[in-house]
Amino acid sequence: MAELLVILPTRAAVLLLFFATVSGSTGPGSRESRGSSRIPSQFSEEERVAMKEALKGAIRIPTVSFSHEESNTTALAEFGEYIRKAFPTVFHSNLIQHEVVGKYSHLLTVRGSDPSLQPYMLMAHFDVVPASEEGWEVPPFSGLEQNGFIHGRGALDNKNSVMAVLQALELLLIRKYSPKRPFFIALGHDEEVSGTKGAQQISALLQTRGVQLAFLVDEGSFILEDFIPNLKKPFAMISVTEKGALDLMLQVNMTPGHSSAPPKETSIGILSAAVSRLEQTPMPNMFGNGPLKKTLKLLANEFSFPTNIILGNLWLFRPIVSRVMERNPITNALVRTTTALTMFNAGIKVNVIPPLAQATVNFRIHPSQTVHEVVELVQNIVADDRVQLHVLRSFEPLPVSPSDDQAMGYQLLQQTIQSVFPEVKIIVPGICIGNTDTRHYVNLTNGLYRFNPVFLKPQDFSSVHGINEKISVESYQNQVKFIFELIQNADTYSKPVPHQHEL
Ligand SMILES: CCCCCCCCCCCCCCCCCC(=O)N[C@@H](Cc1ccccc1)C(=O)O
Ligand SMILES: [Zn+2]
Ligand SMILES: [Zn+2]
Repeated sequence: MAELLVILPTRAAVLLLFFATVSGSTGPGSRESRGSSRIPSQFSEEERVAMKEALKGAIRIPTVSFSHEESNTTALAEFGEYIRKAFPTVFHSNLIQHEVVGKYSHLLTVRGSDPSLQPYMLMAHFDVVPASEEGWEVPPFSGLEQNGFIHGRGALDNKNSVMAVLQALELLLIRKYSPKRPFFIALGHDEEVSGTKGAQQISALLQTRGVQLAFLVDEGSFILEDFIPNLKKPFAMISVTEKGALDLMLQVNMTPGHSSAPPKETSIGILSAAVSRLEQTPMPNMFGNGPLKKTLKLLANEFSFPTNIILGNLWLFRPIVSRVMERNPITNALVRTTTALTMFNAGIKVNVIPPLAQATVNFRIHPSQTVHEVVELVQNIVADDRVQLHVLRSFEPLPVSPSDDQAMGYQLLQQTIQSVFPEVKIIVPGICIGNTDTRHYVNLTNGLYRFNPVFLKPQDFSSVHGINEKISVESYQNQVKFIFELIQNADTYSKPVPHQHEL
């Protein structure tokens, strides 16, 4: 090929090279030009030990977000000191600018050798939800290693990602790797209580600097195992959108009085009936709208008869599939706006009819609905003027990011999954049922991807915000490897040439 190019006129040579590269390619991996500067993701035993010890140390710092107003600020500050010490090469590199934003969050700007390339961003958060010791096999802030697992709050959500990103960069820099494409690392300190002091401030700062990102990667999905009956193979789900949210306070005010002569209805009774109606009346099933159709279409081939036929022909079997999805809380959350009664307060004394009863309901809004539509549905379901509705907080579902073969972020994730986890043959776009800090960055990019390169089973999912959260040492080392590869893949990525008929 090289000799041929020398004798062909330049334009023809470029075209020939184009088609030679595209023909027979099965994914972006085969499209990239791998230079000799690529560094293999092989780590010495000493490095492997150091990386797991660094994660354990991070878990031992109780960076708890209790509420929007209250967090363990001593621990948040200590965490900042900790990462500086654990990753000296990163924090002393003249390729990297480090800024503390919103007092405790961290923004690292990694200079690329080719500033004409559009930057991307790797995100994670290091605050955690509270954990009392009750029910834990080992204390939640001990970072103990047992049977190949590192235990503790934050092991999956999300200190693993904070540490893996910094660790991978540290190892690349130690090997004298110089990134070609600029990128940012944004580490939030208040994701668990909305991200307004961390991610939102970082985003505002980047906007003032006129930054536009090619894509970003945050937490929010995993390599899933045993989530779907009859699908034994693991599949990687890259979430391309995320549900919206609405926190609604329902309030009933009645005249207080003596409990010995109660009125026919009390504030507690009226409010209980209202929230019970909400719980008993699920929001409409929206299956068939949004990215879930593509998810199921791609999964269809992995099932045996007759599930493959059913999932492959949703135009016909949509009612059956949508019913089946409703049966399980996780798949139910993918097909509708969910309603969760989370707080209920009323009463001051056993013999006093209370004047005030309040309940808070947390809705997670399906990508094909809006906050306004959900409030209207709630009004119709409650259908009682004595129940006042107060919107405490709301945001719309996030836009759907592209997952086609021109979508750089999606393709890079896919390529890296294929090389680091060759056993994972299925990669699908999906919906994130929880919320992440990505929503603060919608002005910076349309490529918002949520993916943790970690295997997750349903019982592991329960440990996130629950008890006995843990990550296997092997999983964590693979996460470091994944980021190590991803950074290099971003440097060698070139957009695929559209197929001939699209030219
Ligand atoms: C076709 C079948 C597919 C099966 C899909 C199975 C999906 C299971 C994977 C679930 C992963 C979900 C990860 C969610 C990460 C959410 C992070 C989080 O907890 N965020 C908080 C943020 C928040 C929101 C509001 C106030 C304070 C904090 C959350 O509550 O969402
Ligand atoms: Zn998280
Ligand atoms: Zn969380």
